[in-house]
Amino acid sequence: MHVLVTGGAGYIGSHTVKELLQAGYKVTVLDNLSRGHRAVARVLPGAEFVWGDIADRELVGGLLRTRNIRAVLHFAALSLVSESVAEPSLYYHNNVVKGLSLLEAVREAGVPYFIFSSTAAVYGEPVQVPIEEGHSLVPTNPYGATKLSFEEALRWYGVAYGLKYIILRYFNAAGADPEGELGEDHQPETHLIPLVLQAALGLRPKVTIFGTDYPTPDGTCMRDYIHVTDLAAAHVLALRALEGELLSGAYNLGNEQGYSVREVVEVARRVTGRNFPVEEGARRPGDPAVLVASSRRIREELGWRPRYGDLETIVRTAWEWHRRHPEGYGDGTKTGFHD
Ligand SMILES: NC(=O)c1ccc[n+]([C@@H]2O[C@H](COP(=O)([O-])OP(=O)(O)OC[C@H]3O[C@@H](n4cnc5c(N)ncnc54)[C@H](O)[C@@H]3O)[C@@H](O)[C@H]2O)c1
Ligand SMILES: O=c1ccn([C@@H]2O[C@H](COP(=O)(O)OP(=O)(O)O[C@H]3O[C@H](CO)[C@@H](O)[C@H](O)[C@H]3O)[C@@H](O)[C@H]2O)c(=O)[nH]1
Repeated sequence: MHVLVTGGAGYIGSHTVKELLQAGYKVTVLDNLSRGHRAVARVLPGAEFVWGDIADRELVGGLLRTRNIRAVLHFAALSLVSESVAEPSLYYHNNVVKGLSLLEAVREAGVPYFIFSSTAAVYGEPVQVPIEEGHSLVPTNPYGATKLSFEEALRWYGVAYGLKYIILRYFNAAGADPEGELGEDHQPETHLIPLVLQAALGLRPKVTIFGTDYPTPDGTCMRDYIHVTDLAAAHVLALRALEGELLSGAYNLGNEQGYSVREVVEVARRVTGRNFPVEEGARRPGDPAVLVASSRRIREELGWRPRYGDLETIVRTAWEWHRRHPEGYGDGTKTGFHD
């Protein structure tokens, strides 16, 4: 079976491409490299990489038809909460307008299956923790709102056109390929674990804790960190479930355990054996105090089991990659796969 992975040159998409290839799928990646890395194409030679935009109808339609694509895994998006608050128009355009263009191309080509990268941000401020899929959906920032809009479009495409889909709502993706081939390289980096590890490497002068007055045991925010390879594996399960005609639906993906920012810093100090300066700062606007998943549904219905569930393993795999690749993929120009 041939699948199209949008955003496959990015962090989670690239790890998923690796799992898909190992599971025997034929993979075409479509990425405009606005945030991704051309180096990924060299690391994963088993996949075909196409440099282009999800909204290029001619390109996408051509790929879907000529490759006889049966499933689209849609990772391509902008995904920074603070950027979305400052520039909602960017987010609505890329995640909703362009996303709907992709969905139209999928409908036109008659592709039967679709897997969508959604987020814990669709829930907003949790009313109940751990968060179950039936929790109210009241996003508190444009990023979460754009992801929810796309989820809703999928649902109605399912009803009207029979598209079978699975929505995966990731909590905090972290860690790196345990074989060391792929890792996290966002520019600018805003995620806690890579920032902490860059401080351990001396690439940053310090780590700032955003808020110490949250209603949590140590006053800092708690998050549910999930290893990127466990996320990737869930996509293969989701694909098989769709092929087996499981009903469409949404699934959380987290480890069901919250760690505070201070705990992440402590684990990083232990794993790296290095000390680094940490300062306490103001809250970052839009951050909920606690985000912890219930992943019961995906465990029960798809048989998902995390292999790298504990935080120490997550941080260790990330550390291995950052230590070996202090400059990330080192392809700052990002001018495309073809030059
Ligand atoms: N990282 C997390 O913790 C997290 C958590 C929840 C959900 N998600 C979702 O998972 C997906 C992947 O996240 P990530 O951290 O790997 O992000 P990423 O930025 O590393 O990857 C996204 C990729 O999509 C590409 N892209 C963006 N817009 C495009 C477009 N219009 N056309 C073609 N390619 C385009 C980028 O170049 C990039 O390679 C996103 O949809 C994100 O919203 C991420
Ligand atoms: O320098 C830093 C960076 C982060 N944090 C805190 O660390 C936690 C984790 O932050 P971060 O790694 O930026 O992730 P989130 O903001 O929780 O968002 C991630 O996880 C969400 C799902 O939970 C996804 O929707 C988003 O796309 C993804 O970026 C938060 O409490 C932050 O306030 C700090 O204290 N200092």
